Amino acid sequence: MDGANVLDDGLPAARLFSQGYSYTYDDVIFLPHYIDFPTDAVSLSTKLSRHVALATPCVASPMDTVTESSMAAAMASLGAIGIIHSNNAASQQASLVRLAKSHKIPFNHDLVFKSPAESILSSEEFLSAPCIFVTESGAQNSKLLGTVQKPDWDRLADKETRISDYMRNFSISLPAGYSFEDVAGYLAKNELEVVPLVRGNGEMGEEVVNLVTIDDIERIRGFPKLGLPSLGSDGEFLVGASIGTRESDKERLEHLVKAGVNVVVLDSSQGNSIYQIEMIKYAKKTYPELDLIGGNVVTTYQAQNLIQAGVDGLRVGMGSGSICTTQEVCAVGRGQATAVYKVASLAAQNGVPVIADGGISNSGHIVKALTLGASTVMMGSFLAGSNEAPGTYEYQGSHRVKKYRGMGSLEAMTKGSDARYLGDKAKLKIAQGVVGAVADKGSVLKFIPYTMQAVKQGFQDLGASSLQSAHDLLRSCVLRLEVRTGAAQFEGGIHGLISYEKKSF
Ligand SMILES: NC(=O)C1=CN([C@@H]2O[C@H](COP(=O)(O)OP(=O)(O)OC[C@H]3O[C@@H](n4cnc5c(N)ncnc54)[C@H](O)[C@@H]3O)[C@@H](O)[C@H]2O)C=CC1
Ligand SMILES: O=c1[nH]c(=O)c2[nH+]cn([C@@H]3O[C@H](COP(=O)(O)O)[C@@H](O)[C@H]3O)c2[nH]1
Ligand SMILES: [K+]
Repeated sequence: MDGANVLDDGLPAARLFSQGYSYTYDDVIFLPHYIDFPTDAVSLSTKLSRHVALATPCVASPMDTVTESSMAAAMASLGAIGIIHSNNAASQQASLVRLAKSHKIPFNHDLVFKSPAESILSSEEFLSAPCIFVTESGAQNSKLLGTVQKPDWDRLADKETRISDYMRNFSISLPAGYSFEDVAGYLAKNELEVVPLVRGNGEMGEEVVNLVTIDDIERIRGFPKLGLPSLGSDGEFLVGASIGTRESDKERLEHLVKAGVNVVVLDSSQGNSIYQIEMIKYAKKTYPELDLIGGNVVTTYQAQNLIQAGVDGLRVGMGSGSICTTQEVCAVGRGQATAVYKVASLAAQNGVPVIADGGISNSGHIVKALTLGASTVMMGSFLAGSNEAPGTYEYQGSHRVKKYRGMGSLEAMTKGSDARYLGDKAKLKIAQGVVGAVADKGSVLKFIPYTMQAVKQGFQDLGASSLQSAHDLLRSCVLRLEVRTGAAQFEGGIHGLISYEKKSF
């Protein structure tokens, strides 16, 4: 065989994706290429949108069971980003953005605030954090007076006792701007178990935004390190937020911009609409400095319209999400591998980064999405069930789970009806998503770094040391793919064993 024939193996992407089939990640497989660098030489740094750069190509989806402040802060601390959902009042969404941005280190406690005149009747109040904060009005943004510690509360004979009678007066706090090592050093030096972080320069009376315990320090130290955090020019965490395309979303957008949001996603299942195009034009005119991501799209025609309207990024995927029923309900959508490849091919010619949204359930899917042309992957179910996802853990039999639901599920639509479907109350609502539960996955601070290491190994096998290199190899037809038959997919999975334990890291 001469050299030319040796390389002529498998199909170039352009040919594979022009056969009239809708392929998804599991349908296709990359042929390995040539390794001439170590795994650690792979850089996954990327762009979310024209002007927003990330060290880690992961995005937390704007869903109310995935991304609020805790997820957004954790993702930013990993060099990734979270998009805060809009299934709430605009002022609530803006304060979630502000809260995430006010952190320097990720946090894991849902802080509880009470006023001195209240009583604590149930031990459940201590479930989400090791102490309860006492502020003048009982709200987070009011003057801090003291704390209630669980052991002090346990000792109370009469649980109706007013908090002011037994709270501990408060003496120590640190500025929220302190780095992880600053806080760790302070706790160790002063032999403290816990310290609150407050806005401003750490003075008493400032608003509490975070709580760090010795256990948090140990836990975070045990996690693998992953590149640089995502910081904006203001020195704060990069945080995104979603909006809809109704008239009322213009006011929502104003709240978000005032809160310092770094990028905005127009959240719709079918982005190629007059409503979205008008919103893009309005937002670009009103806030020319703000990056705007349009979508969702799955075809080059849809993408072209949004690019012409002025988007800085595109979100790709229709019906591919784990909780999505859109393809079944509306008969529209596309296999996710085809959608990402087609849209990214056009978007790249216009310098517009693409987010591959939905259908990610393992690191291999991330490698495929990024190599097929996406600049980032957006994930819902992969991040749901983590410590940082909103909601509390419950038990289903012996499984510890958290709720995960589609934003088009009846439950989510009902919750958001005031905000999203304002004026639509008389219309019949049709669900395009389901409500489910996912297993406890622990902290994203642990499993995202491991997942990214696996992605780097995939890139090494492809001979691509960066996302740009993968895209170049694909478009120059050096990287080849094949469609996997059902039997090949079966063979590619675990098979033929009586039993096994699957432990990924
Ligand atoms: N990626 C996917 O495959 C899917 C995602 N979803 C998620 O579910 C949520 C809801 O999605 P959608 O129902 O597509 O939301 P949407 O807000 O885009 O659309 C809801 C309805 O409102 C209409 N609408 C929007 N703006 C309007 C305006 N200014 N005037 C009049 N009518 C207007 C739309 O045409 C549509 O009928 C989103 O979070 C979305 O991401 C839902 C289905 C599929
Ligand atoms: O058809 C749908 N009905 C819904 O109710 C729904 N809610 C979210 N999404 C989309 O699914 C993505 C998350 O998908 P994964 O769980 O697979 O990561 C998300 O990022 C969305 O694009 C929906 N799609
Ligand atoms: K689906």
